[in-house]
Amino acid sequence: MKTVAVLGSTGAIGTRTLEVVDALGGEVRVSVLVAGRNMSVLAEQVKRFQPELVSVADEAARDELMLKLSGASKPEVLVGDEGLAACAAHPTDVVVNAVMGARGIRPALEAVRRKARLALANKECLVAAGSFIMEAARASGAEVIPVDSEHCALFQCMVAGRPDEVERWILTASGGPFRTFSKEQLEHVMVADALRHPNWSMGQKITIDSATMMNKGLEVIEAHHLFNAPYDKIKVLVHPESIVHSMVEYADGSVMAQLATHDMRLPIQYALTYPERVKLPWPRLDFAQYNQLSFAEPDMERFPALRLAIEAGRAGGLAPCVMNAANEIAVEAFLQEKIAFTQIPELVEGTLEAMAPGTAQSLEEVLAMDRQARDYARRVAYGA
Ligand SMILES: NC(=O)C1=CN([C@@H]2O[C@H](COP(=O)(O)OP(=O)(O)OC[C@H]3O[C@@H](n4cnc5c(N)ncnc54)[C@H](OP(=O)(O)O)[C@@H]3O)[C@@H](O)[C@H]2O)C=CC1
Ligand SMILES: CC(=O)[C@@H](O)[C@H](O)COP(=O)(O)O
Ligand SMILES: [Mn+2]
Repeated sequence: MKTVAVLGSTGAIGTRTLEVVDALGGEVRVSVLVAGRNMSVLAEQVKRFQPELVSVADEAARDELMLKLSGASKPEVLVGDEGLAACAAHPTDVVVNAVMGARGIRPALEAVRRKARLALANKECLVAAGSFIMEAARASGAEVIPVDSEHCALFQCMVAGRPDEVERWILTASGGPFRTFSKEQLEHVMVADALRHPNWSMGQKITIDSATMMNKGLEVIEAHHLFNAPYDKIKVLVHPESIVHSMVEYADGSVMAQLATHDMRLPIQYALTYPERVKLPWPRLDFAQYNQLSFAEPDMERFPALRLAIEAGRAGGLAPCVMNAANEIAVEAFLQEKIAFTQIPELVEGTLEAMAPGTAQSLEEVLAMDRQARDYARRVAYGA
């Protein structure tokens, strides 16, 4: 039996991870849970899975959880980012990192340093600190198995050949809810419109990233680190149906694609059971429902966030860290209706210009730059 820590257990990926654990029956035991502030959901998860260790955002959340657990058996409950890191460091076979944002850096490192399998949904940790995390994984021999649907697809497509035989890693993008919008239309979109993803039901931050296409930019950098892929060989292709999750083209011109329904339980399950494939009862792809699968080049004029992210990835050093930090603040400000949709990439670009990021010598420098970029972007967005 495998033991697993689920970081971000109350979120979109976290709750689906627990569905997969349930469906796998006795094969996996949840021994650690981490959530932020949704104590109603967390309390039910604690009662159901009986973890030995839990962490929550702060003391207020811990008090609320304890009240909700009165009468039930209680795990040890930690708090804050220290608690999150301690949960990733707690001995388990697998760590599912499904918290949002650069907060995921420390737990990713803790997991790979102790050679746990890192089932990685949190893409921001690789964007900001990918070299450090992948280097630590190489040093310990830890497996990093992508949960992000495109990277899970690439990972599966790569069993067909050697890494040095890959000519292109092709990341598909839905294009988001505004795929066909003009620049003028994009200036007036509302939060509720941006939160309506055409295919996937996800947390708010990644849903906005999909709408700006920043998500695909983050995924280009994620692919660069996961597969040691040069940026020249990573291509983004708009595929509105989100059925082909990504593709790998080999030197001989053969293209391997992974297709499936839009259901994150599949990549989660794959990351938990790899190298085994297990039959679980999720709906299957019904080809007869799709009379066409379409593909197009992305438009970086209308979606400048994609261009900014790719440029930051190519620049390397601290640029992706600054870009990611500014984007997290910009998305939060958009969700709070403090800035317009089209100001998200503007704030990212302005922060990159202001910070003039250089090289990253240490993880401490990355974390310091993350804080600095956030402070700057916050001041601009909120005018404080
Ligand atoms: N959703 C998806 O389909 C996909 C997501 N991803 C990536 O996976 C990650 C998670 O995404 P998603 O599940 O959609 O996000 P959600 O916003 O749905 O979930 C985020 C989780 O993080 C928890 N959290 C918030 N604050 C803290 C804190 N201070 N300490 C500890 N935990 C905290 C939340 O807890 P609470 O709710 O209790 O406050 C919640 O459990 C992101 O990096 C995203 O880009 C990648 C591919 C697909
Ligand atoms: C489910 C998943 O992996 C998301 O990253 C999804 O792919 C977002 O869709 P976009 O292609 O619109 O960014
Ligand atoms: Mn994805």
